[in-house]
Amino acid sequence: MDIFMSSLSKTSASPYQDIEVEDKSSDVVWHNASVSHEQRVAAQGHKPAVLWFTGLSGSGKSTVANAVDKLLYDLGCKTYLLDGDNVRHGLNGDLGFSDKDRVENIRRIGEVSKLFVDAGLLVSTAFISPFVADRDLVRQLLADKQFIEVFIDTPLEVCEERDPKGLYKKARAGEIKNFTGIDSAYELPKLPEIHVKTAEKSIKACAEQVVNYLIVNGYIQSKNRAKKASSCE
Ligand SMILES: Nc1ncnc2c1ncn2[C@@H]1O[C@H](COP(=O)(O)OS(=O)(=O)O)[C@@H](OP(=O)(O)O)[C@H]1O
Ligand SMILES: Nc1ncnc2c1ncn2[C@@H]1O[C@H](COP(=O)(O)OP(=O)(O)O)[C@@H](O)[C@H]1O
Repeated sequence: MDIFMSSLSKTSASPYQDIEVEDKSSDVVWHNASVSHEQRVAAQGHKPAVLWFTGLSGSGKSTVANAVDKLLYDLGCKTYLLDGDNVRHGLNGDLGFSDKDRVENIRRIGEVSKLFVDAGLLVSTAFISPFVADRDLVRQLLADKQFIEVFIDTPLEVCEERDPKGLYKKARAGEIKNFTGIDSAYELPKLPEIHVKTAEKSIKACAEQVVNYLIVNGYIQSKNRAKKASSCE
């Protein structure tokens, strides 16, 4: 009974209370959850955060984010992967590639990421997210150290050479308008937490660079690594 009462008393307050948002629904009231954020985090055994992969199309965001997600999953972490192409099939299927739509795309993904972090997960997101202001807005949405900007830094020439979906060829031929790096801007990250140069190392090495950052900075605890070691025996 005591345990039940004490867990109920740690309710989860609104994480939006310090943030100014344009609120079009003034008659809604935040409902506190019975399970707190702290309780959810304690159940995971690692710290929650968003690994925000940003970079040009073809730079390697999806490939590296996927490899990182698999490494983390194998380490026993609770993870989720949000990928630009996939999210644009559903939640953001109404958005195109005008600057305005890209801003709204990133705003929604920021909010979704925040929910996953609240649930205690290590979330990897792979969106071009071309504008500094939008990436910074997501950073502000999250608590300190919960937003980790991962710059997938691959020269345009290399991305164009890779052209995994044939989109650069179409953009050069004028068949796709507003293509990032061709006729739509990409603003370089100013101070990313992790700077990955995919033209200089393997996919595996890129993914390990990201996971090492999480280990060195205390996001992943030794129990996760011990778990992996024993599962490999
Ligand atoms: N005009 C234009 N510019 C850039 N990219 C385009 C465009 N049209 C379609 N695509 C495909 O959409 C993927 C990018 O979606 P994102 O949601 O990541 O873009 S953004 O963050 O809103 O800028 C992108 O995926 P990635 O190649 O994985 O980056 C493309 O496959
Ligand atoms: N070191 C590397 N890191 C990531 N991708 C690489 C690397 N070397 C080659 N590639 C290739 O580059 C392409 C990147 O495509 P993708 O991951 O879809 O990029 P994005 O999600 O940024 O559009 C893939 O075909 C991948 O196999």
